[in-house]
Amino acid sequence: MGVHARRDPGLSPGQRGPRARWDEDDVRVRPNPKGSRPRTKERPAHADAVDGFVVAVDRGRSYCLVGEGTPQQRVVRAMRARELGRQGVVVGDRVGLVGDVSGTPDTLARIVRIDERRTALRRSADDTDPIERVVVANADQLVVVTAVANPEPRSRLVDRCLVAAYVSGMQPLLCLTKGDLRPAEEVLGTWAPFGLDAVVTSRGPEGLLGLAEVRERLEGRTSVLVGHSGVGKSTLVNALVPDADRATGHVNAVTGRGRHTSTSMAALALPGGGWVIDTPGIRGFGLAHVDPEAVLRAFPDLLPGERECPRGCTHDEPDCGLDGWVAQGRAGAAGAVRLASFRRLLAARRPAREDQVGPDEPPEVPVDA
Ligand SMILES: Nc1nc2c(ncn2[C@@H]2O[C@H](COP(=O)(O)OP(=O)(O)OP(=O)(O)O)[C@@H](O)[C@H]2O)c(=O)[nH]1
Ligand SMILES: [Zn+2]
Repeated sequence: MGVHARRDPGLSPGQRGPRARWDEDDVRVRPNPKGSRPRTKERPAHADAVDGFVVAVDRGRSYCLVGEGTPQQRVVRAMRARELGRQGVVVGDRVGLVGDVSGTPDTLARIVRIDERRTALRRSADDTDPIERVVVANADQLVVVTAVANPEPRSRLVDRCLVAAYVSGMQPLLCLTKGDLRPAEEVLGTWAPFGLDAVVTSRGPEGLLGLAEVRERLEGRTSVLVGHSGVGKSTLVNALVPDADRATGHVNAVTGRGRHTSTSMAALALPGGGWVIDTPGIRGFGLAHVDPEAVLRAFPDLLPGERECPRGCTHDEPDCGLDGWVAQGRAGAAGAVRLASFRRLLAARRPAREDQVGPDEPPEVPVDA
């Protein structure tokens, strides 16, 4: 199934990429102690269900794009059928809908199926919260937005985003903003050992420079944007999706919410195909429960060295076999740096004050004014 809607002349821009208000109450709690994949409930009784793509979730209502890319494309408001149990619907979910799927105002369809998620971005309220909450489903890429200056990059926070990307099955992309304030190379070195793809944007005389490079990475894929306040994420989203504000207004007209609430999450259709999901409501990821193993899988050069490890190795202990593996040169010339970087990510799983991002943080001192 195609994941992106091309510009459709039959629809207003708002209908292509609605953006709804999202807050913590909308996140369904589903304990998932095994960290297993969410279940898919395929009910033969609903063989007639139509497919939808969840573009926004607001107060228990999902806004689903139906007939994507066809003249019948529409946004259908829906609620979860009781038979789904406690399983929550999140932005990015592929669902099956029954009932009134006309998309006519004031109608409400029922979601009777949630397709198995290819990827699931999770977070918890804090690192000690044992309950995992999926916040975005099926995204391909996690775009970690950080400024080269003003505010100063928070490397630990970026590291945490990388862990979140690796364990959720999403490809990370580093997006450095405000490249006009300082050479991006000074910052890029911090993440060089991870072999990340990176793009740099800066303020130019006629808008953002580097936008074409960003677009190229986003085209035809679903990307989640994360970054703390002030890094220029809104500036970037508005440049990528010129009618983002109108899209926001559209969904708020449907949901009756004011448009200036502090948290919102929705998938916005990119003009060239693909989706961006902004995450203003997400202040961090709960990573304390992330298995070292899951992080190690992002380091294919180190992974085979695990054979030398004692059972249940945390990979951060004296007996860890990875040290020997690297010392023998089996992970290549960059082995030592890679191992240190891997351990840096392991350490970043642990909570720290720095992770309290969002409205509570002290204001940054403007240097670009
Ligand atoms: N110098 C410079 N400033 C920028 C650039 N991009 C954005 N800014 C400025 O940085 C400030 C923050 O930008 P926003 O886009 O509001 O940042 P945000 O990450 O969305 O922040 P919140 O809305 O607080 O989440 C604004 O004053 C922008 O004008 C850039 O490339 N260069
Ligand atoms: Zn080990």
